[in-house]
Amino acid sequence: MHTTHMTHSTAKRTLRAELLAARRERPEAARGADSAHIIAALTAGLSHLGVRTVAGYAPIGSEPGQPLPDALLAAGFRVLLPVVRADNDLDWANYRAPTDLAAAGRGLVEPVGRRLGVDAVAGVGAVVVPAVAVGRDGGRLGRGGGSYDRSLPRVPAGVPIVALTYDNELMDVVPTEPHDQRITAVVTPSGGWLTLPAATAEPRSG
Ligand SMILES: Nc1nc2c(c(=O)[nH]1)N(C=O)[C@@H](CNc1ccc(C(=O)N[C@@H](CCC(=O)O)C(=O)O)cc1)CN2
Ligand SMILES: Nc1ncnc2c1ncn2[C@@H]1O[C@H](COP(=O)(O)OP(=O)(O)OP(=O)(O)O)[C@@H](O)[C@H]1O
Repeated sequence: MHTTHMTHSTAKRTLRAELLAARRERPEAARGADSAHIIAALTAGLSHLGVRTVAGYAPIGSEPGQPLPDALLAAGFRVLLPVVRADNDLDWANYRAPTDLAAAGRGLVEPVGRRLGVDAVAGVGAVVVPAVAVGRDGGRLGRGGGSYDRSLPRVPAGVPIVALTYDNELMDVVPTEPHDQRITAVVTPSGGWLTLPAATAEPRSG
C-alpha cells in the first residue's frame, strides 16, 4: 500500500467528530422515532427487491437503526452479522436469536456463533452498512477502521449496499479517499429508501 493512502484525512476526522457529537446530543426518544422510520423503510425496500439473506450489523450507542438484527429476523430475512478481525477485516456469523450476541471490544456487540469466513458476504442478497455520513454520489464516511473498505470489494456488482443515516447525515458529498467503497442506497427517517443513481451507474469497486 502507498503511504499516501495511510495518511489520516483531516476532513474525514473533523466531519466524523462533529456528526458523532450531534448524534449524542439528540434526545433518545428522537433517535428512537427516527430508527423506527428507518427500519420500516429498510425492510419494505429489501422485501420489494426479493432479498432473502441480509448482511447487517448491530447498532451501538446513538447509531441509527436499532434494533436492526431483530427487526430483520422479524421481517423474515436470514441475517448475517459482522465480527471484526484483528486486521480490521470483517468475518461473519449467523444471527438467529438475541442469545447469539455478546459484548465485544470498542463498544461493539457481535455474534458468538461459528464464523463463516470473510467471503460469506459475497453470498448475501443485500448488505446493510453503518455510516456516519453518506454523499448523494455514493460516498460513505464510516468509523475510520476501514472494515467495510476491506469487505465490500467481495460483494458482487448489483447487490445493494445500503447505508442507514439520520436526515442530517445525507449530504451532497462527503470527503473520500481512493480506497473508499461506494454504497448504492441510503435509508433516512424522512426520505426513506433512496437509491443513489450515481453509484449504480458504475461498478462499485472500480
Ligand atoms: N454497530 C457497528 N458495528 C460495526 C461497525 C460500526 O460502525 N457500527 N463497523 C464499521 O466499520 C465495524 C467495527 N468498527 C468500529 C470502529 C470504531 C468504533 C468506535 O469508534 N467505537 C467507539 C465507541 C462507539 C460508541 O459507543 O458509540 C469507541 O471505541 O470509542 C466502533 C466500531 C464492524 N461493526
Ligand atoms: N482494502 C484495504 N486494505 C487495507 N487497509 C485499508 C483498506 N481500505 C482502507 N484501509 C485503511 O483503513 C483506514 C481507515 O479508512 P477509512 O477512514 O476510509 O474508514 P471508514 O470507511 O470510515 O471505516 P469503517 O468502514 O470501519 O466504518 C485507512 O487508514 C485506510 O488506509
